[in-house]
Amino acid sequence: MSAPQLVVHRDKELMAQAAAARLITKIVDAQAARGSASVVLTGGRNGNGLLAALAASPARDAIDWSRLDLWWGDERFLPEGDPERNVTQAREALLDKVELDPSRVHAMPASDGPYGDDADSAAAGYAAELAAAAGPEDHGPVPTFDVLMLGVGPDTHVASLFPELPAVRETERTVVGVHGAPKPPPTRVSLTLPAIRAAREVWLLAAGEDKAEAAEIALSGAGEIQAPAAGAYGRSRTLWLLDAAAASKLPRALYPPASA
Ligand SMILES: O=C(O)[C@H](O)[C@@H](O)[C@H](O)[C@H](O)COP(=O)(O)O
Repeated sequence: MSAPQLVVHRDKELMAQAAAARLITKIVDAQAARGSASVVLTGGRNGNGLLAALAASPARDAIDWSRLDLWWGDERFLPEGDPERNVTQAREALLDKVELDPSRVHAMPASDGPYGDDADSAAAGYAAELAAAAGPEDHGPVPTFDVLMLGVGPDTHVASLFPELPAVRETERTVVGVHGAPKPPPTRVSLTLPAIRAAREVWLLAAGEDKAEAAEIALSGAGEIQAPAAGAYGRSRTLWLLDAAAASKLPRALYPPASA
């Protein structure tokens, strides 16, 4: 496991714009190298801020949107079209503005979908979809994602893996149902740490004063059960993208010079 890299930007807006530019380049390079790219999206303000910045980027259509596989790190287990669902918010921010191949957009099941209101069955269904997309060159029953993005919660949660709850302790399954989540809604579907760790690169997004303590805890040696963000790392890269406010409590040795 490589040590996490940190990039600190002046403020939330610059972090979103710079992260969007970084993602465009990563996708373009993956498509040039392998003919397609695979990205895992995250919900929340930072995740959606990045998608909105990408939608507004002049370089946006350097991406061949028809050769991009999109997955989700987690989903609020609500009916299709609910404004609180991560996929609904991603569609508004970006997906409805670009020409994606619908068969390559892998939304997590809704609570009124084929699995009904059973989040655990929905999780098993998504795990099966991931396994079906995995190839012999992949590491386990998930495709090798080029980039897996995770917003970081103020309690250091990532995806819907909350401190001390059962989902963060999962070591076998790739997707689980989450019940009693402290962040509403209480019922969710989430990738687990083993699935997250199959990604080539994991990018953790943390902007705002309310993330400063979480960044400090997760980057100062806390265990993954108490601080799930500390357990989120990629096979070849783990990158924390912060703004100065979220980085303000980091030990000086960890805190690289902020960008201009
Ligand atoms: O379903 C969700 O709520 C998200 O996937 C969640 O993991 C989010 O990324 C963090 O809670 C950070 O959210 P903010 O960026 O809004 O603080």
